[in-house]
Amino acid sequence: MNMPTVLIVDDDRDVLATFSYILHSGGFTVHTAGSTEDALHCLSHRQCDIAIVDIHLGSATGVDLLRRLVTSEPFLQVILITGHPQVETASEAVRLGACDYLSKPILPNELLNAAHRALTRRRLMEQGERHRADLQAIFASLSDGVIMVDRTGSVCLSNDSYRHICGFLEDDGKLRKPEDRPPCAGVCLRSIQLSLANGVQQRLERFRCLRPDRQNQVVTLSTSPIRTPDGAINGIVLVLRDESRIEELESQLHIRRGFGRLVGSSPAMQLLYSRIETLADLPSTVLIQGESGTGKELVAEALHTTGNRHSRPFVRVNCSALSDTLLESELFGHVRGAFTGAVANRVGRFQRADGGTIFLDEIGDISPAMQMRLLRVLQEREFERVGDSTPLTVDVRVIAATNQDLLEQVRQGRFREDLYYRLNVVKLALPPLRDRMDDLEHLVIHFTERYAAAFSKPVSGISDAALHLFRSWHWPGNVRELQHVVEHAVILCRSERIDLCDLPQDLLHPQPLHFRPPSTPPPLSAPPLSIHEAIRRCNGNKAKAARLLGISRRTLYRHLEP
Ligand SMILES: Nc1ncnc2c1ncn2[C@@H]1O[C@H](COP(=O)(O)OP(=O)(O)OP(=O)(O)O)[C@@H](O)[C@H]1O
Repeated sequence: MNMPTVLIVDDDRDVLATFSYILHSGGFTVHTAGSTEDALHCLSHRQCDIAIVDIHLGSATGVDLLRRLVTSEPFLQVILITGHPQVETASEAVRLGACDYLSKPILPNELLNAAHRALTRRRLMEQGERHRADLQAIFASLSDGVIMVDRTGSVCLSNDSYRHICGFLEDDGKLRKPEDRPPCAGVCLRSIQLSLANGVQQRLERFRCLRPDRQNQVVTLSTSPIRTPDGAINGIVLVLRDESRIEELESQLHIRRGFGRLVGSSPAMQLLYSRIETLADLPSTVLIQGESGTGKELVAEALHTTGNRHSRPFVRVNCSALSDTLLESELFGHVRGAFTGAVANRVGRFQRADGGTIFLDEIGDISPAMQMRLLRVLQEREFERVGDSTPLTVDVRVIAATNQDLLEQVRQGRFREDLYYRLNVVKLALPPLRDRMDDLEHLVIHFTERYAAAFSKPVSGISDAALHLFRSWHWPGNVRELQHVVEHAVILCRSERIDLCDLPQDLLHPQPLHFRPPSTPPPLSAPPLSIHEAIRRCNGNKAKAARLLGISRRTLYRHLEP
């Protein structure tokens, strides 16, 4: 171990020689200086543990030197020596930063004892500083915010994470909030005050701290008192954890009650929402498959509105509603004179959707000729207007939807295999309502509120009996059917809650329809009787009958064909 080093500062050579001899004999390495300048010069070259300084140094004083050393050499232990104890008191010397004070004449033992006490003090200070630096390094490496206050509530230590979470600035070792910042909820401060007053440990789980510039910041806080060996409270440590991200992810995972215009919080819908998010920004073609009324159009719309094409057009085409010729001119446009009745040029939907999205609904219904034309657009992003041979190029994302089993259509030779694979780059299969009954009540409330507002009626809920009936119905028309039933019920409802008496007869007295449940596509060979039965029960309203059966109007008409 290195020998302790002492610097003796005195303008009296005899004193320097005597003190040197005593301290050297006591195991110290000794340096001497005859003036303030000599002392500063020596200290700038050598590391000294202690300085023994005479208070009279010719024209200067030992007190001046002491003042300079206290700031430039914080660990140096200064012992002041004086011949006039009545004037320069010990307390004054210590107040100025001296570690000890000796009056002449000084006995050898007295000098050695003072030097050893100073050495011990220095070792303790160094040790304390090491602990503080270690603690600071640990604090700095934590992602949790840590702040330590003394018993008066003044900050002794804080780390960057704390300043980051809290938004405080550090100023002369004190924390202060930025001038222009309005106050937060003040929970940290109150918790510190409470812990200081009562010595209690506290833990506050996930709360919004109302930091003005981060309204959604959610933190968990804990405080622990620091105690002296006799148990008195000496300060508080407060630890702050930023849980905003976890909170956000959890809320996405757990309570995503809807997405875009889609409503539902069942696991199947959660999966659907996250897949929509994944696909929204991609240019890839998406095929949405699901029974009638399951929300295919809403999904297509959500893919568009949450993606990077949202500011460009979303163009919907119902492929089953138009004859081949009309569909062709609708999709690709035509030039004047292209066919009888084409009195002017017409811009097609593909062109109108340029930069945006085209939604081809009921794609399973298009003719082989249209399948061929569509295939070319998907492959080459190029098409010609009807009656024109100039190719046009567009940047359009294609989303197609069908309630048919397209692969089965391919097997039966009704749908081109190459087109199927072009469309089916990514498939989103929508669950039928009967497979996500957890969402039923939520959907009922959603539609009740919507129609109550639309018809200015004070309806806001549903009776248990009506809800029970809803749960036992298999909803062949899915959400669309539910929506119409609720609309019907809100119109009839005379109280605040929908009850059995407000529901359509079909639901109250269900007759078994000899129709396949729509989880399999409605076959063309379905018994016509069941369709006629549906039409009869809908008082001849075919649109309603189609909804009741969970099929499109076009499909219903097809069944009615001789
Ligand atoms: N998850 C849902 N949340 C809220 N409304 C829904 C949901 N799914 C469907 N709907 C409603 O049901 C009706 C039918 O939805 P949509 O047209 O998107 O279904 P679809 O699957 O495209 O039907 P089709 O195959 O008959 O064209 C719409 O009025 C829509 O608002």
